[in-house]
Amino acid sequence: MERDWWQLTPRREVHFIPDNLAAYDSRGMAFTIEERQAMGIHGLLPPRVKSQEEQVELCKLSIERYEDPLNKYIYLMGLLDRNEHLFYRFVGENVADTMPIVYTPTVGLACQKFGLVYRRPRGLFITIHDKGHVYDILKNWPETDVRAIVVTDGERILGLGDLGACGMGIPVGKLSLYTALAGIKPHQCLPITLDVGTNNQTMLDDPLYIGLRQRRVRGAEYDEFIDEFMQAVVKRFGQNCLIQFEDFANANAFRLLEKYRGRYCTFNDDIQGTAAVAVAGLIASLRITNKRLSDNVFVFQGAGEASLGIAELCVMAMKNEGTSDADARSKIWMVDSKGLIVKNRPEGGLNEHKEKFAQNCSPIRTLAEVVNVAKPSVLIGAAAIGGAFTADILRAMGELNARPVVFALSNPTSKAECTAEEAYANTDDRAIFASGSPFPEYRAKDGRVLRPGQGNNAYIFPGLALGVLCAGIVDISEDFMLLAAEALAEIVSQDSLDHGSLYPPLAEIQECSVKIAKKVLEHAYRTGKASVQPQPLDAEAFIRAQMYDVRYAAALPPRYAWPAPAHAPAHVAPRVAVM
Ligand SMILES: NC(=O)C1=CN([C@@H]2O[C@H](COP(=O)(O)OP(=O)(O)OC[C@H]3O[C@@H](n4cnc5c(N)ncnc54)[C@H](OP(=O)(O)O)[C@@H]3O)[C@@H](O)[C@H]2O)C=CC1
Ligand SMILES: CC(=O)C(=O)O
Ligand SMILES: [Mg+2]
Repeated sequence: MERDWWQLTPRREVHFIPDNLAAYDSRGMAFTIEERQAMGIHGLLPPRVKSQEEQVELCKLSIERYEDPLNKYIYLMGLLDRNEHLFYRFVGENVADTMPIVYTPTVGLACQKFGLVYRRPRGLFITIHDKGHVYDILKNWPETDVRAIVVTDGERILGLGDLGACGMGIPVGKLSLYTALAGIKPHQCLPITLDVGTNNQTMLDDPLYIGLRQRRVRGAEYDEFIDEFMQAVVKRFGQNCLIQFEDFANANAFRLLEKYRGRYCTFNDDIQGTAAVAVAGLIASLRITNKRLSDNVFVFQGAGEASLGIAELCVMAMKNEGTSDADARSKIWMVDSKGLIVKNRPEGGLNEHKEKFAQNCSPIRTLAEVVNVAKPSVLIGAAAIGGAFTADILRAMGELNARPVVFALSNPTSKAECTAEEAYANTDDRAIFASGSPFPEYRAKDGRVLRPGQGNNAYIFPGLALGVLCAGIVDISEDFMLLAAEALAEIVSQDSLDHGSLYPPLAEIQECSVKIAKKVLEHAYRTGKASVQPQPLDAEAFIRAQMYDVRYAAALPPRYAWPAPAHAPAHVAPRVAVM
């Protein structure tokens, strides 16, 4: 008979004890001599005192020495473990260089190799064996003031499929962007992996695999476990604790969103965050094509979380332009693994979400044929089929449109439907391109430098979360997503558009987060959805005041800052003076 998981190790009142050595690691050589003496760490550090700016420079030099992106990832995670402020300052000041490491594409590789790269605890693993004890596990987390959780069950990690517990890299990466891009305080963020097993045989056979060696639990047991998790979060951290669902497989993602939205402070980033970032890009593209959104015809490769989320938000945006629901839907053609989604599809397989976009025509099997029949102005890929936008398909887009809009949203880079170069080269450099993972800039034949923008929900979820937390919103309804999309589109400068980007430069993404948060917060008060009272008089100042400061705070309170006696050199000032 199987032993009960919880009887294997009787519960003891053991509390998390921070590593004492971390005290001097936490800001390294930036401690002043006085601080080192007051803290009893004098001599443990080299005599030279370094500013945080000098340390940032050292980080740059250090990371540049690694050629393998996975080694860069390991370096950055090590930095996060030992010096949080420095990590966030370095990432925040170098977003374009560091985001591809802590986030897509390298985080995908890190998840695939998580057993190899795992060093120190970061986040909580809650397994199906912990059912009945989820609250106890949340209590083991040393921080009490948790405001935001990113949770995955590891079943659809980027476009890489089921990686089980190794999916933990995603909540860790997403929450590092919460702080780096939106200043949400690190101690308020909690990455969680719900380990219900994995159906990935490679993982199950891998001696380095870190999760439960069993196949996925499904059905009532899974649902009860997720229910218990949601309730435990509220019991431990309160109703306003934000729960971002990330990289759940399709069948669970839609179901759980419907079940919990409105009752819990939750959203699904792959459905809703992706929708907002893609619609932001589409709205920005209208300034190039001089069209309304409703003047477009859309073809989606994929009819899953990302595609359906985008399609629904497009419908909402078109309706705001005055187009009817039916007309808006008729402009959207969706292709899934079986071909075009049509009414009365012979092989069936249409769920209620797909059904709403079924075209009234005969079945069409291939994307190329769908493009020929539908004649789209916008082609969006989110099916994790790398290279699906063939040269022929891209050329057809170029023949159909003066400025074809092509979004290759699948992650990581290996799953992108096409590269930026392919999109430009096959359309005489006329494509308006965006991608989920970053692509390098491209020199067009006329000499222009094109900088393809990153259509990634990272432009949305940090700012959205900041607004939600600052206003105390629980019901994150769809109007917030459209608002976030419009807010992001508004920020895109003419210069970005001229260089082929539908998004602001990554270097400005923190400012985007504040602007999105401000719109979200103001909308929440307008619509009665804010619970933080009273309403701040100056929304932006209030938001900025909540944000994490990446600079080191003074290590010692003012009373410690005795001047050293005149007769003694500063670095041997007596410790007694500071007690
Ligand atoms: N850029 C961004 O911010 C984001 C990007 N993504 C990326 O989008 C991709 C998909 O994610 P998500 O929508 O959540 O995944 P889902 O599993 O929900 O959806 C995948 C869809 O692709 C379809 N599909 C599979 N094979 C084919 C094929 N050969 N031809 C056409 N369609 C096919 C599936 O069809 P069927 O329904 O028949 O199974 C399904 O509709 C991933 O790579 C992910 O990384 C996701 C979120 C955000
Ligand atoms: C970006 C993201 O959320 C994804 O690819 O799943
Ligand atoms: Mg995701």
